[in-house]
Amino acid sequence: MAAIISSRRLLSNLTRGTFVTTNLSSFSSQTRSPTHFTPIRYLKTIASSNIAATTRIRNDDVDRIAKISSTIRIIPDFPKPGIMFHDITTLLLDHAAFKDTIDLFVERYKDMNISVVAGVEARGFIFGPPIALAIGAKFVPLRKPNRLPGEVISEEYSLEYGTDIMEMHLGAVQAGDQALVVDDLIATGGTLCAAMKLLERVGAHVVECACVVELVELKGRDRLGEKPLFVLTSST
Ligand SMILES: O=P(O)(O)OC[C@H]1O[C@H](OP(=O)(O)OP(=O)(O)O)[C@H](O)[C@@H]1O
Ligand SMILES: Nc1ncnc2[nH]cnc12
Repeated sequence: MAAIISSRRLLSNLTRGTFVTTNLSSFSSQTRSPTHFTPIRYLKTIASSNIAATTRIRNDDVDRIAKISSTIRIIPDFPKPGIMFHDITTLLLDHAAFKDTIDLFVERYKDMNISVVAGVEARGFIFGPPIALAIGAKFVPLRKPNRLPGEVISEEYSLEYGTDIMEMHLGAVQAGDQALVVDDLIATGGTLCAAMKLLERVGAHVVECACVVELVELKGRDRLGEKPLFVLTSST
């Protein structure tokens, strides 16, 4: 049986050396231009405190989370100067890390009676559908404006680098639905707040929000108030 370790030990094991600087090596052909190459960093092995606090972490989970963290690269000054862009596309290139990411979410949510997984455009569309399929829930896309053909409700929200509008089809979610909101990353929390508002406006209960990455310094978690947030990795 897998050993259970405490959250404190998990964090102390995992947070040594928050970032590792790498040279271009294998990912250089996928970057935009040489000015975005240097330095590329990888999110290095910080399991979030809340995965440890809310679930019992097995050694196997620690290994999986460490691997997931190590595949997410950080590109400075994208899309604007000063933004440290956390790029999950490099996670998707690693089959084991991608599968472990989905599996960790599925293991958490499979018995939580979730009836709808709402994924936020665009990167929530990568992680949300496989989770929904695995836990037996419907998937509802929350989209940028003017992309959904049916009748919609909308919420405007602010981002780390701008403002946007999110829309959801009316009729996709019913009053009483138990919702999980999925995205790749929480920064300021504006996106997840807008997603929750859309769901709650039609009478759904948001059980939790789930992300792969939390940018802790942007305090998005505070903005969510009492609503639970579950993340696999965090970065300061
Ligand atoms: O916590 P917040 O400050 O709201 O930011 C988080 C959001 O920002 C990113 O999406 P973005 O708006 O860049 O859209 P994209 O996925 O279409 O690129 C990310 O995928 C989250 O959805
Ligand atoms: N720093 C960041 N990296 C990736 N996606 C983001 N969305 C908002 N801030 C972001």
